[in-house]
Amino acid sequence: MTDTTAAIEVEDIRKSYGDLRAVDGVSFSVAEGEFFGILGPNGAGKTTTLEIIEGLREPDSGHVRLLGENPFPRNPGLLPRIGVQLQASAFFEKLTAREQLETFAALYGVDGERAREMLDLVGLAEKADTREEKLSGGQRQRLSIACALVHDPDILFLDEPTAALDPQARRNLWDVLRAIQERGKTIVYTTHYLDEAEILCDRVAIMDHGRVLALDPPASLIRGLDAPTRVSLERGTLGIDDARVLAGADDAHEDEQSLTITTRTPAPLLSALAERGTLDGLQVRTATLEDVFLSLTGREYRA
Ligand SMILES: Nc1ncnc2c1ncn2[C@@H]1O[C@H](COP(=O)(O)OP(=O)(O)OP(=O)(O)O)[C@@H](O)[C@H]1O
Repeated sequence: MTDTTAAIEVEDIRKSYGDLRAVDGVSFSVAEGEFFGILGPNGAGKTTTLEIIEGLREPDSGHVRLLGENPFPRNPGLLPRIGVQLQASAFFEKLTAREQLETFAALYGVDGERAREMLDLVGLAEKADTREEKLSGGQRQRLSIACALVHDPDILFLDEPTAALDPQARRNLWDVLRAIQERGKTIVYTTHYLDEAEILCDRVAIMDHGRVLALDPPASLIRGLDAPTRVSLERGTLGIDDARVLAGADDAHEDEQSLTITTRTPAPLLSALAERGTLDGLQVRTATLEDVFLSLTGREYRA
């Protein structure tokens, strides 16, 4: 994309550690206001890619333009325009959530009102007077995102912000990330949760062994698989031979618990099942990004 509104342009970046090619020829661009996910299993090269874009690491070769500028070596003109999520260890000791934010705000010359607004945005207003070490993991992640946003940057970088959170805390954080995007921010984040990226991201780059294997909106990647929909029923609800000849059914198989019918035309199949009154325990599963990963690499996705 040579779009003039590209917030980030990455061209053929490479980084090796000894013999290990951590990033092996990665190129992509991110548009302003986009929610862009860099996905992949452990060691895929996500963090290294992110750090090169942020200007924290120098690539061995290749080019990065961040808001039209070169981020490396440290580019002071860019710092007010980018927000990088801090690891929890980067908080100031013994300060409350509000004081942490006010301190970061002061460092950037931003007024305290903005700090309070950020506490609201990340849903921590009630914890304003709680010391950072007393916050839960999810609350601490939200505080670190608020700190990264306090100077109102254009681009927010987050490295696995939902790692190690329980499912409810993850979902709460998704709401925060959506609210940030609604404010027009560009978000670039890494995750190894493919389900989450499918829900949140406008586009995803799927990485493995230092390379980008696919880059597109999640729905396009999934559609591109042309994978069948799997409709499952409780075993015993319907005979397998009857299932195979239902309208729309391509095939059927059984295991101990369920009967699964594969179809590329779910609508007539679901109508046929409804007509027979055999919807007990019905589950419909369409392809996911995990299926995309399997198709790209030939192996199951293991975060
Ligand atoms: N400073 C370093 N020195 C040596 N090897 C490194 C260094 N940083 C990363 N690596 C290696 O480079 C590869 C890519 O690491 P990177 O952290 O970018 O992957 P990742 O996709 O972010 O993984 P994770 O999900 O586990 O954080 C890994 O094999 C890692 O062990």
